[in-house]
Amino acid sequence: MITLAGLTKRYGGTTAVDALDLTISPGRVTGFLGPNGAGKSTTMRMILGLDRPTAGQALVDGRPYADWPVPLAKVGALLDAKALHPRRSARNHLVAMARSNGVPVSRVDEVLRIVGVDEVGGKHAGQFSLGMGQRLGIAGALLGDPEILMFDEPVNGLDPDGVRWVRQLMRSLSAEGRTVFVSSHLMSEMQLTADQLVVIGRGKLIADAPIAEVIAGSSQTTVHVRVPDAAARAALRERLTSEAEQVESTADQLIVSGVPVERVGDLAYELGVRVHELSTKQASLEEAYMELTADSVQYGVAAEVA
Ligand SMILES: Nc1ncnc2c1ncn2[C@@H]1O[C@H](COP(=O)(O)OP(=O)(O)OP(=O)(O)O)[C@@H](O)[C@H]1O
Repeated sequence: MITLAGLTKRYGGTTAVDALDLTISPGRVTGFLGPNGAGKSTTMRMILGLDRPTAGQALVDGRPYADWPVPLAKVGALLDAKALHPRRSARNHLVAMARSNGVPVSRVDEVLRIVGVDEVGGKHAGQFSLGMGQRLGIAGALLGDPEILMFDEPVNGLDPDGVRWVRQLMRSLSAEGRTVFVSSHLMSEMQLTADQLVVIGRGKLIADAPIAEVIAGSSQTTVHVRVPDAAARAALRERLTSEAEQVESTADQLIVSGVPVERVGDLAYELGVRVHELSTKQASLEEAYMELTADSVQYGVAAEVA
């Protein structure tokens, strides 16, 4: 478990991370989302003790990361896949990492096999493609067989097969009861991978909720109710207006946002309105995310190109 309490980081006049209070629990994949510059990498760096908080603290199972006797066996992380010695072979890179971190060297071939780079383990890291570098970075994260894993943009540069592999790896690590904390800008991928979402903007917490809740809370999640009779449709519309965020009327149906489908069904029943169809159209995670972060985007682009 990772616990952040009032975690704050300032760089001169910039507040990169602003009083974050958060618990990242085991047994699930927690997606860490936010616009560019929101403070995701800085938060991860502070959890690993690579950056010192200006205020507050980040604890790993109740202690600072560096206070664990074998930190690599507590938290494995992929923060920057390019941080490799270019002339060292993949295997030697991991052997050096194992030796300096108190991890048995026998684990190296095991993790190379897990990430699928065992056949090219002798190749220099500098000759690796972006995707192979990512896999090697993931191998490093798995080296200490840690209970907690943190990945900053792990699918960067991976081909579709690799993206799927990372998704399955994270799902299986969390199914084993580990804590998996992963940042990504790929919403479609996060929708398939994460159970819980933490969204930050300008260093502040915007949302911490199960993914289904984040999507259900979007105004783009709508209930569609098809009522053939015009008078009945108008009556239902009037009744819904007081509860809904928005009710739109089309040829033979109402499109309702901000009211759960069960409630729409109950109201139709109460009014004796005959319904031919009652369904929910879920927002995509991307739509929900855009809504949540609309006010926090620092590096936006003009909507139209002249
Ligand atoms: N070493 C540093 N010195 C000064 N400012 C920094 C430093 N590291 C990060 N920042 C600033 O802190 C803020 C948060 O940056 P951070 O890299 O944590 O965001 P991020 O959410 O990981 O962004 P991205 O999605 O682009 O990777 C940004 O405004 C960034 O410019």
